[in-house]
Amino acid sequence: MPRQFFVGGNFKMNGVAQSITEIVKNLNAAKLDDSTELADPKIGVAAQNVYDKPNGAFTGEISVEQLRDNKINWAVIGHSERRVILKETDEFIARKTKAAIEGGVSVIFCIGETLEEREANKTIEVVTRQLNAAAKELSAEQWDKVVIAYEPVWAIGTGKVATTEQAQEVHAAIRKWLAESISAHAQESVRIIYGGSVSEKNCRELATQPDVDGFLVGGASLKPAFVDIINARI
Ligand SMILES: O=C(CO)COP(=O)(O)O
Repeated sequence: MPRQFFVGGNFKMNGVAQSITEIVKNLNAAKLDDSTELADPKIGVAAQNVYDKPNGAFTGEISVEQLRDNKINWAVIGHSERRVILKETDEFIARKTKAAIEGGVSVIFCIGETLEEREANKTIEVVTRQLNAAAKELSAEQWDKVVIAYEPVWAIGTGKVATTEQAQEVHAAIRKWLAESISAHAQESVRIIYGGSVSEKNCRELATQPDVDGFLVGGASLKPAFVDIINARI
């Protein structure tokens, strides 16, 4: 069975009710590739964070239970903006991922290297370190609830998209890691999506790659052209 294409729009800290309503109306009116999954069931809402503790005195945080209570079944965890700006560590991100999955919230797990790390030839080492931290917390079966988002930090919001070869090379390395560190099942079934300056112009070529199972889209997800990215494979 081919893996179902998965596209997420990461609105980040953008939009107000009126502008987000416009985006949702646009998505609802569009003809979407019906084999593409944005979230569960077909178009769903994901949180951009979740805390690793179930409840308590943690001002400003949001719990897994509170997400579920609001019918939110997905969370983006480990985004580079949180790793860099909010100083989230690999271990904290891994614990949040475990808490989300154990509470019934699936995770878009973000990883990726900085420009400095890429130039020092450390891309695979960095993404492997980020993945290993999660593997310490999760059972092999729990990877069924994870979508891995490879987002090179140097490509986020810069207009500098990874080349098709660069994206495929890292995605293939992640798939090999899944085989070696998790299971043959995870290697087959876990989706690996690409994020970083994805646009309606570059998405089709990226989508031809065997290990690119979809996208996590920032800036372009706020525009009508998001529909073209969802439909990149048709
Ligand atoms: O951070 C991203 C998605 O999570 C990517 O952002 P851009 O698509 O704006 O580069």
